[in-house]
Amino acid sequence: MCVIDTTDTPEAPTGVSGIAVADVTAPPSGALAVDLDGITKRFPGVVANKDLHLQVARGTIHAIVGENGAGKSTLMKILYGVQKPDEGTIRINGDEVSFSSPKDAIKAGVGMVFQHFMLADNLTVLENVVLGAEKLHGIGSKARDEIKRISDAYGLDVRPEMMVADLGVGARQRVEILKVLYRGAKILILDEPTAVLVPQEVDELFGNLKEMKSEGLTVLFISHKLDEVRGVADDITVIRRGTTIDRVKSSSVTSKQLAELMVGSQLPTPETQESTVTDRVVMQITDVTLADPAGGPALLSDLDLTIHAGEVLGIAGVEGNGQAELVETILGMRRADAGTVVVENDDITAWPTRRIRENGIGYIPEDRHRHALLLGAPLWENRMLGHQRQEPASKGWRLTPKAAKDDTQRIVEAYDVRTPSIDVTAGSLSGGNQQKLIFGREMSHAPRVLVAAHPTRGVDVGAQSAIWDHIKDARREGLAVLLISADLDELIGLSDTIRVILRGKLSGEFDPKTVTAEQLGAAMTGANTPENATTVDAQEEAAR
Ligand SMILES: Nc1ncnc2c1ncn2[C@@H]1O[C@H](COP(=O)(O)OP(=O)(O)OP(=O)(O)O)[C@@H](O)[C@H]1O
Repeated sequence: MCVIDTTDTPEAPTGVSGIAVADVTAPPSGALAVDLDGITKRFPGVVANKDLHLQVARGTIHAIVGENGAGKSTLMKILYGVQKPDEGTIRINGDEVSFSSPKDAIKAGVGMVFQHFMLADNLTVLENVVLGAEKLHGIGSKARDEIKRISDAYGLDVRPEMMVADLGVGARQRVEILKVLYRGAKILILDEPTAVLVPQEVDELFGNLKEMKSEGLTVLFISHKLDEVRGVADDITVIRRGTTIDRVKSSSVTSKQLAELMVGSQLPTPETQESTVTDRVVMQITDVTLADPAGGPALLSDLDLTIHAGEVLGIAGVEGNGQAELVETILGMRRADAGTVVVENDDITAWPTRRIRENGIGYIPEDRHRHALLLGAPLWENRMLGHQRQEPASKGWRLTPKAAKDDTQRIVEAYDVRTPSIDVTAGSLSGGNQQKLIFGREMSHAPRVLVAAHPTRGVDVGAQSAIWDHIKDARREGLAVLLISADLDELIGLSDTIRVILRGKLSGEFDPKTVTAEQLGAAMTGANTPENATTVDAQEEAAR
């Protein structure tokens, strides 16, 4: 197994684009809430952090950016006591500390909100917040008052009596934040907090973070969305291959300069694409209805959808409005109560999932840990997952591991999956690299249709544009893509047509060339009245 040593000499702090940036060795002005000095962390075959420095001034918002696998999450886990560094010192508010677990970090006033929320659906907000922290304010009215106090102080709008199951994604995230503040955190770490939010929710979150900052709290967050980072952070630390490359004032850099600092080379300017949409219908969904087993309103109502060869059809929507159900119905994981799903000449409505996937429907699921990977299995076994009965995983009844391994190696190279080898477990890859592996696997079977739910979630800007290029290339060859994404820039940039799903119903068509993120956001929340409707139909209607 080769060792990925991340120590390849980083360039001088001026960065690749020659921008004037702070000297990373000079401390920021003001007292330091966090001072990580010379942090090194090795995993078998990988040096995840190498002599890394991070200095965060108290009462500021600080963003950490870097490519997939650069070592951001590892560094944050070290700061939160989930992992122990092999070398280096951690100082919190000037005092050197050594954390053996998150408990120690919490005691020192450090809290973390992870990307995958950890709330119990069947409990109330109050119960979730006090769980494990009963000693602080009990479980009754004192605890409720404290939750209200924190909620009011930072504008979190968290109501203690609500059931978590009834909360949307943004509200759940605010409960997670409140949970951390309830435990006395003065330094808050957020791992990619905006990945799951719609634009309006992102604005709200950033409002909350600014409130926290004005009260003297310190916020650190990881993000791949460089425009957002620049909008809210005071300072940005750029990490490349495990090492600190720069610390910059967000007001002094452009997103392009940041991206170039991250990857260490200049990024090409994206070209505008000619439309490749043809008249040939590849996927036709007609009148699909899915009842709610719990007796509530239908999960999908009379849904019609047509995707042509060479077309990317984007679906925008606030999470929980039927996107998951639509995908699961297409993939045969749910049975529609009415309607049909036809791919070219095949009516796949009643087909089992395996047959659907083996017949040219590529699938990138929303939850890669639950539906796309075996985290404890090596990469090459994950390459076979869902395609066990097809080449290169097997021939006839015989498994062909050698061929699967060769193909995994090919995917690793073609999709730039950063890994020491194809024998490491999928669970040891960074999130973005896991996603690149899944994408590579699905594209390897030359699908007729690609059903992609958030294909670039957690993926860095360089890899994101590479994945978009792969989709565009395949589209040119006639691939039909159903793209579900919470990233409106991705939807607008990649789709030929956009539709919005709201409470299980699809809107008319939006033209991505003219629609704005704000207009989509309004349609997603149902704020789109007939007067300000922006769909193609409505525009034509208005013109008549
Ligand atoms: N528990 C682990 N075991 C082995 N290797 C690991 C482990 N955790 C992280 N790594 C490796 O350390 C490196 C840094 O990973 P890390 O998750 O910190 O990156 P990241 O910058 O957060 O990436 P991403 O943006 O993709 O989430 C990667 O090569 C990853 O494969």
